[in-house]
Amino acid sequence: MSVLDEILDGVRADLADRQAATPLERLKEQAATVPWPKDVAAALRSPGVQVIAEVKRSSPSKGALAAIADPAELARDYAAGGACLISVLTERRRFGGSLDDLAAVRAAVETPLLRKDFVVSAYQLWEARVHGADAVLLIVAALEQGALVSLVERAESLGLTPLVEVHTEEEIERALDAGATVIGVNARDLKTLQVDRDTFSRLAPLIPDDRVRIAESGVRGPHDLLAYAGYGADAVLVGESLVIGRNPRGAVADLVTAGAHPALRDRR
Ligand SMILES: O=C(O)c1ccccc1NCC(=O)[C@H](O)[C@H](O)COP(=O)(O)O
Repeated sequence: MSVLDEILDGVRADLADRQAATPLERLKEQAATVPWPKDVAAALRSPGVQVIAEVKRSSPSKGALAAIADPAELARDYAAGGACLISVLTERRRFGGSLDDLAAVRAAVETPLLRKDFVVSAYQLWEARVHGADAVLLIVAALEQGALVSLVERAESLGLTPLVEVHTEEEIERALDAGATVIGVNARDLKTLQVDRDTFSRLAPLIPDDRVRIAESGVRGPHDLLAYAGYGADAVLVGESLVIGRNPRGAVADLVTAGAHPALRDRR
């Protein structure tokens, strides 16, 4: 069984518990009281290379990364540094996240938020809405094509921007067939956990120019952002290097400054 399969088993078990505790109808009532999500695709299409900063306590590849006692405080630092989108990992067993983290971050910042989890059911989209997300991650490798298509449509109908994550040529075809407009190329193979930064340069040319291209994982600093920019990234998604450092606000600001370089501003 791959790491991804193990994660998905745990996600389904936790999801069943939450569904038993809170009926979907209740979530729908709560969602009606929450503001409509922000236009994340438009924000990601801003000139230059945008920075998506992640709230990430631990990971299957590295174990514990940072305690993050107050995710809201970290999110305020990310927002002050200029992050365009804040990714909040809500998976509990392997990443130490929760929907409470997402709600706490929502209450703290105006920056658009991504619910980063292993979405397998529309129920999780409603949860994302209720807890203040503007976007949700959909991982192609975790979903049958029918489920991917239906989750992309359902997310959009709820006002959530689906960030559709791929790692291979075939997954790009599936993402495009599903109508994805925001596509993340993960340098990390979720089955082996190996990070290969060349994945983006190989796959990005297969993504049409009218889609948003995001380079995910393995960004250690501005030099990696600039390398991804050279291959056409509109944004980079960064977790580990921000949470393990002493100055997350400064680290985000350094990335934002690199992404705003005049040479990168008018590429679209
Ligand atoms: O990070 C992991 O080890 C991991 C393992 C299995 C599935 C997903 C995983 N991470 C999710 C991500 O894609 C990253 O959190 C995100 O791209 C940021 O990556 P990084 O900057 O390398 O922390």
